[in-house]
Amino acid sequence: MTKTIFQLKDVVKTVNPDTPEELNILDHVNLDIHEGDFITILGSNGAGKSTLFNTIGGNLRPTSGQVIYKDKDITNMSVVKRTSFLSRVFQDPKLGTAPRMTVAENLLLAEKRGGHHHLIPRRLKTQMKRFTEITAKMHNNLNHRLNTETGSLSGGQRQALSFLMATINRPGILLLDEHTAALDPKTSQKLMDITDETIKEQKLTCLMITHHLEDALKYGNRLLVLHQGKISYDISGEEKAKLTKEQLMTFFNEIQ
Ligand SMILES: Nc1ncnc2c1ncn2[C@@H]1O[C@H](COP(=O)(O)OP(=O)(O)OP(=O)(O)O)[C@@H](O)[C@H]1O
Repeated sequence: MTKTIFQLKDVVKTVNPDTPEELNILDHVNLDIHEGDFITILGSNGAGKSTLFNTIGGNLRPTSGQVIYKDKDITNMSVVKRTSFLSRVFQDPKLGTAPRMTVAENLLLAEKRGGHHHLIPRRLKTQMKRFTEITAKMHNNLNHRLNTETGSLSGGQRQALSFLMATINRPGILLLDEHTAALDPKTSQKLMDITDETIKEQKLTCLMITHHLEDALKYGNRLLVLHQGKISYDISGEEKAKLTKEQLMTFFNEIQ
């Protein structure tokens, strides 16, 4: 049995409290994430997916309940502190990188963010060979643009860089927030393939929000469906592997 490394315990997030619009946008959510889980997350608009990620990432404090990482209560830990073990890639390629800094500088910054300060005094030059090797795995010419400001990269290159930066220090938890949604189909598929490879190679623990039923079925070992702030479906292993798109569609239609 794999270890539970992250937990949400009876987490509630209430908006507009004590008004007629009061609503639990996370409604008594309990979730145990096991080491090595690759969880795909589905849910219609407004189901609470971003709220879930914001709670895990520390952007939002729950109204009640606890957030636990490796047996430690991190409910009130800041976003910045959580970056030592948690990375997130957003849908917008502009959000993950510093536009006026070069590709290499961004990579160096990402390593520093993980607390690997010993790398900083070393000259950037000494890292170039390694950065060339890492970026070459993206198969999108990023390895030839290490000295280019990220602001002038294509969206696909920039998002690949965001993904590299998020995984360069092997995070304890990786959050992928529809990270391929803004890319054209071919570029999106390429990044999705690299994502899957990296997660398997590094044995990462990952949660990925997607609106594509096919991707939710194809990738990962576990699938969650959120509905009205609750986890309405949580399926893993063999059961997930056997799940068909038709069955998933039927489930979706039933909960709407
Ligand atoms: N600060 C807030 N105040 C009031 N309501 C909020 C707030 N933040 C989110 N909500 C509501 O909470 C619900 C969940 O929002 P959330 O953004 O988490 O959904 P989502 O599943 O990520 O949706 P989408 O797929 O559209 O991004 C929505 O009904 C949203 O309007």
